[in-house]
Amino acid sequence: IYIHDEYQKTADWLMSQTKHRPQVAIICGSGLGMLADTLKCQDSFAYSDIPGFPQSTVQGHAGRLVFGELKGKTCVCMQGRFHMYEGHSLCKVVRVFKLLGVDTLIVTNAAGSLADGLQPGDIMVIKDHVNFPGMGGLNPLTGPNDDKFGPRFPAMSGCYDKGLRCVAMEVAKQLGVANIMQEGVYAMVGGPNFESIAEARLLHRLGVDAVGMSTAPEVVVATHCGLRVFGLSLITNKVVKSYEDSESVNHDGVLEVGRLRSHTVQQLVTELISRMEINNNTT
Ligand SMILES: Nc1nc2ncn(CCNC(CO)CO)c2c(=O)[nH]1
Repeated sequence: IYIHDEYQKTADWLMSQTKHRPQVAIICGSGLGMLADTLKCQDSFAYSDIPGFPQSTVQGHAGRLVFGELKGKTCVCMQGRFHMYEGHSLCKVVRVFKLLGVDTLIVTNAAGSLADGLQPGDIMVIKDHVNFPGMGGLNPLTGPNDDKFGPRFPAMSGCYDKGLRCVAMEVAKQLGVANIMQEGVYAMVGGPNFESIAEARLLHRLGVDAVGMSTAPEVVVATHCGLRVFGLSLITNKVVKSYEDSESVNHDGVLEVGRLRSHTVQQLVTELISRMEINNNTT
């Protein structure tokens, strides 16, 4: 299953189709795909047209890879992400970004809040994650290690770049949205079902602040191949933790909050990118 060349083939095809050589890769979460629309001088490709690219199947996830300029930085943006619950390995996309010359990954997602202080509409800057599927062996790095990308046993401590988190908090103050933003721990569950109440209570007891079905695999692969990572969760709903609570979560509600807050997330990510240093290895 030697697949390094597969990644290279996909990267080479993309580099033959666009002159953009991105420094920053952005993965847009449910309902947050409009970030890609703000890129200037766009070149965009449907996932179905990209050789070797997986297909996106979730409502609210468009399925396009958009290259362009944002605040002077060349970016590549995934409008529509792949989830483990769709049967995808998350290695391919992140490694193709690496081969395109990307040095920073920004990942956004919609998440349910377990922490009392996190309300729907809040933004949680991800300080760290609990990758439940990964700890159980459902891990994109499973299988032979490709030393060209990274070590067999990569460390994950500090995989959410502290410097970028500090800048994000400054940007939030400047944008006047610091009151809806805080740092926290994101737990990834496999999905596609939402958690049971007992599972939600267990997660809360374990001290995680927000829960979702994505992000951790992409971050594991990005950290393995040396990308700097920034992640944020848009809190779209409170996780149901009580047997008396008749409320139950659904995907439409998740998308609705995404639409409401998408402009703020877009401003935050755009301003964060504008403050990044230009990478000096522009090929
Ligand atoms: N309780 C709970 N609330 C949530 N709100 C958003 N997500 C992220 C999952 N998003 C799915 C379904 O909306 C699409 O990937 C979740 C979740 O996993 N659990």
